[in-house]
Amino acid sequence: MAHTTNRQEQIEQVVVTAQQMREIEGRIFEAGMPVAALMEKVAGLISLRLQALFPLSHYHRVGVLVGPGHNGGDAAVVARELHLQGYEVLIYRPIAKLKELTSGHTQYAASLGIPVYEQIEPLQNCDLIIDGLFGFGQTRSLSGNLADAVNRFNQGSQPIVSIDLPSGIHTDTGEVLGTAVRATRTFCLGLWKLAFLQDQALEYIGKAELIDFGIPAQDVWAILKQPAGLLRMSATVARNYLPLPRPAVTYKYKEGHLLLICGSRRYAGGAILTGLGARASGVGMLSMAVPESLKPLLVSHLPEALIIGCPETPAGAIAHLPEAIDLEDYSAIACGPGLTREAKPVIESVIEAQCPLVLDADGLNILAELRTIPTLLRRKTPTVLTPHVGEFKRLFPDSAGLLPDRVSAVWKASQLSRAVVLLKGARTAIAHAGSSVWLIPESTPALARGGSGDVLTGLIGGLVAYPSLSEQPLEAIVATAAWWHAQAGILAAQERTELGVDAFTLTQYLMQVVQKATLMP
Ligand SMILES: NC(=O)C1=CN([C@@H]2O[C@H](COP(=O)(O)OP(=O)(O)OC[C@H]3O[C@@H](n4cnc5c(N)ncnc54)[C@H](O)[C@@H]3O)[C@@H](O)[C@H]2O)[C@@H](O)CC1
Ligand SMILES: [K+]
Repeated sequence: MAHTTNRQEQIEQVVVTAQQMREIEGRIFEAGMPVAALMEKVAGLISLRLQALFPLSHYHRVGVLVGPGHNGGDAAVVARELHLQGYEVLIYRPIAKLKELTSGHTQYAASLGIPVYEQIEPLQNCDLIIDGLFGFGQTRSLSGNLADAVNRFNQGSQPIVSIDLPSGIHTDTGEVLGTAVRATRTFCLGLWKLAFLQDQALEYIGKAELIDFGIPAQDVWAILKQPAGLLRMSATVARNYLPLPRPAVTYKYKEGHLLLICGSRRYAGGAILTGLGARASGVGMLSMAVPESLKPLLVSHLPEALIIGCPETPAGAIAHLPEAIDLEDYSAIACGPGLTREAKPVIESVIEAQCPLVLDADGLNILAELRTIPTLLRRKTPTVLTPHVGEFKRLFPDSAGLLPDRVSAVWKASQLSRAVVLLKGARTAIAHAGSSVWLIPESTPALARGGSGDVLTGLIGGLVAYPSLSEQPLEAIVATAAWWHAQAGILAAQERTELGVDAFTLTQYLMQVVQKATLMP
């Protein structure tokens, strides 16, 4: 992992579990920071953000949900600050027994004239709700009156801002514990918690924002060790893994030679899209093996590529690779989009290749038929697999039991198979042989569309093929490609709406992402 020296950048890159967060906070308290002082600081920052986002002129009446622990303590301080700024604040405090600090702050808020209720009815006409019921580390399910209250707040039309996590969301798995607050926005405190990168929590989290309250980097690294187990991919990090700038003196094969094996008569477009994804990587030389009858089509779309016609089955799939192809000629091979399941001999051949191999789509389905783990363990060079959840279940039935905790599932699959496994989703997760898990923190539902995965396969293949990147951790290169692909989707959706991001259009936005990333200060 490439480390930056800037504390804020390092903090942004880290993702923690509840246990790790507890240990990091523990170090800060042990070093002498008073718990009450930290709570005051955190809640002060939250209050300022709230005032900026929800000005008094539009959000007059604010309901604050105060739970029994320190999440409730933060909320009680926020209630006080907003009250002092002129908001009309009402507190809902469902559990009478409060931690000491929380009790003190709630009592003080009440002494200022903020009403404290045990019922939700008085809070029903609020313009804004602040959720401070439970924070990180929650494992108990919400039930009874508390669950009813949360469900009723969720039905309201007012925005809800959750402090740290939506109450009822498991910090690590993102699971809903009985029920959970459906926040419009969540302020994650200090460090990104894992739930923010788990698909199942996203609808509850709403818009996510990190409130950096100044956790020292050394306390983070003391607990996480370097490199950390969970990492968020960002523009700053991705820049380290882009093959830029090129050396002044180079030649095409020195910039990588990628072989794509894809397409069938039925799925001809998939081959084109994979080729266009690879094109955007800038790889020095692109060769494409496709069914013989697709050759003219591919040449017309990718004039720079060397198109190799392959013998076809009667249905128009690649029957087998031609004798003329020597798999040793390539610095990477990517294989799968549009092949159909008839192309089994192709997968049997490429599995033997000595260079890094990317498998996608039907390549994955055939791999599952060949028995994923024993087949992969035979390989001497790395394999990259890019399944969506359905393919993942076929490939790794033993790891799929951990779903919907996608991060644990992908980690286990990579550990068992020694492969780089990229599990596609709203928050794509990438793991290699059970080491770090990279997470792609931003994406767009516009990418949920036929062909967008083919583009990703080509892009990954292209980056993996660069000899200049071969010393870098493969999972970081794959994560860079996934970040790049997601950013292109975001840019395209910004300009064309989420309906305007067909896979071909997506390929046309890939270069803009690199331009933006490399122009950054
Ligand atoms: N102490 C500090 O100075 C800081 C506190 N922070 C805040 O503290 C939070 C963590 O505080 P806590 O560890 O006190 O955790 P919580 O605020 O989540 O409270 C935990 C308490 O709630 C009870 N509880 C959990 N689930 C329940 C359920 N379903 N029904 C009834 N009771 C339930 C538990 O038994 C426990 O007593 C963070 O999320 C954050 O908001 C952070 O901001 C950092 C600074
Ligand atoms: K909360």
